Amino acid sequence: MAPSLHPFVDAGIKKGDATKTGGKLYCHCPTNKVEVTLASDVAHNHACGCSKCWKPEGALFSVVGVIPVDKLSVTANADKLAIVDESAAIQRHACKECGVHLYGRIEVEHPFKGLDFVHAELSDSKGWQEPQFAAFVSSIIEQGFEPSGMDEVRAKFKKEGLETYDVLSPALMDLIATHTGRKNGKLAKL
Ligand SMILES: N[C@@H](CCC(=O)N[C@@H](CS)C(=O)NCC(=O)O)C(=O)O
Ligand SMILES: [Zn+2]
Ligand SMILES: [Zn+2]
Repeated sequence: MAPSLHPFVDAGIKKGDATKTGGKLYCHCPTNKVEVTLASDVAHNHACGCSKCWKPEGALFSVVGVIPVDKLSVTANADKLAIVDESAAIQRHACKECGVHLYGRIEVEHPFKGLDFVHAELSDSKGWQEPQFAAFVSSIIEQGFEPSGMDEVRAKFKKEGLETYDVLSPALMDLIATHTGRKNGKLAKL
């Protein structure tokens, strides 16, 4: 059987609703769920194969997108959240009981500072931007995936219309490099 990339990808990518204006995310606890309210759709939504992003049970990839920090608020049971790894650039706030990551925030100087990382699948509503590409694909090998299966994984993404990258997409790599170029003075400052 083909490996499960992520339920959103395996079942065929469903296009998002361009008029989506947000919704709520919930952790997996049966009661006293942590609730996060998003005041807009997510952007740059993508599959991520890295070892740090939260993945649903049995999936090889996470699906993660970004949203401006001022569009995100924790609206219930915030006391159940804890930071997974304080030393990571992205401070992932997870539910201490069920382990689900509710949001990742960057507190240090970083190209993506000002954006929070969220998993739209935690929402009870539909229409969120669909995954646009697959990132950190080769990283699944570090987590035990057999390298000989990589062609099949990449082919499966491509069949669903998602380009695969071993870091981020060219558009995001350009954003990061632009930030670096402005900071080091090689590019004109804004
Ligand atoms: N190969 C590494 C890649 C980790 C990585 O660089 N992840 C990216 C994509 S989420 C990142 O930006 N990480 C920053 C962070 O986790 O703080 C792994 O799988 O752990
Ligand atoms: Zn929970
Ligand atoms: Zn990741």
